[in-house]
Amino acid sequence: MKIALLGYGKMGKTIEKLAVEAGHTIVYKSGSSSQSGNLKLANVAIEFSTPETAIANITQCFENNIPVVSGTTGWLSKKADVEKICKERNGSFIYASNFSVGVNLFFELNKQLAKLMKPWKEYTASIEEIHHIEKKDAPSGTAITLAEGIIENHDSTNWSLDKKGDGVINISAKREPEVKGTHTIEYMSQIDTISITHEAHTRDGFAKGAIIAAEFLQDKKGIFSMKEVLGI
Ligand SMILES: NC(=O)C1=CN([C@@H]2O[C@H](COP(=O)(O)OP(=O)(O)OC[C@H]3O[C@@H](n4cnc5c(N)ncnc54)[C@H](O)[C@@H]3O)[C@@H](O)[C@H]2O)C=CC1
Ligand SMILES: O=C(O)C1=N[C@H](C(=O)O)C[C@H](O)C1
Repeated sequence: MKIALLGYGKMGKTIEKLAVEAGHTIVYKSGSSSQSGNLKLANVAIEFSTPETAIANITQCFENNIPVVSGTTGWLSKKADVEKICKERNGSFIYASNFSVGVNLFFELNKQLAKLMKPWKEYTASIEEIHHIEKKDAPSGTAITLAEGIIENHDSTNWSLDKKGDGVINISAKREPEVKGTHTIEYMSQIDTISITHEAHTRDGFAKGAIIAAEFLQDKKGIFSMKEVLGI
């Protein structure tokens, strides 16, 4: 594949390394104030930038008829607008709050656990996420997807950041040096606690998943999810 990298920070650089090792070519890179290469040569774009710049980057790909895989978090209130533009332009788009295969399996485990816990009203569900101190958004996109997975399958009706309340899933967001991404779901009663955790040891899992998504998307039209990419 000929890949455009929109965003060349921690994720852009990790994707470049793994994509080149897998035999792909990077034909374009863009950062906050610099670009190199030619976007129009790309078969597919992979976008990991900032909450403020993601929409313009994705739209630029639709305008150039380039399928786009986006992992940037923190802009999701505008996702419906972006999907509308994708449809109007007959474009190709995959968004995931987390591209790691392990986290996508964890998303399914979370839904199954929520179904199992639904009748047991003595347990309160909560989520904790821990990330590196440079992270701009809180809670993480992954924590929001996990909360949505619980809400679809449990009595909890909403989530909030650092606020406890009946029927509300409390998400706590911690920032510690060098943590790549740790997510824990906890069901606590007065008697005991049940918890499941996913801990990323490196960013390679996110990057590999984004490359798998790009391989899937490069010759398709429409809007897809990681569930479809991974067949889970
Ligand atoms: N979905 C997933 O699997 C994952 C998502 N993320 C998300 O991806 C995003 C990026 O994460 P990192 O690479 O760790 O952040 P980072 O801060 O290391 O890199 C972001 C880069 O975007 C660049 N940038 C700023 N304005 C830009 C513009 N207009 N066009 C292109 N690039 C621009 C910045 O210069 C910076 O180098 C964050 O929103 C993060 O939450 C991170 C890891 C996995
Ligand atoms: O910013 C990060 O680093 C990460 N962001 C994503 C998120 O917000 O969920 C995915 C992963 O946890 C790493």
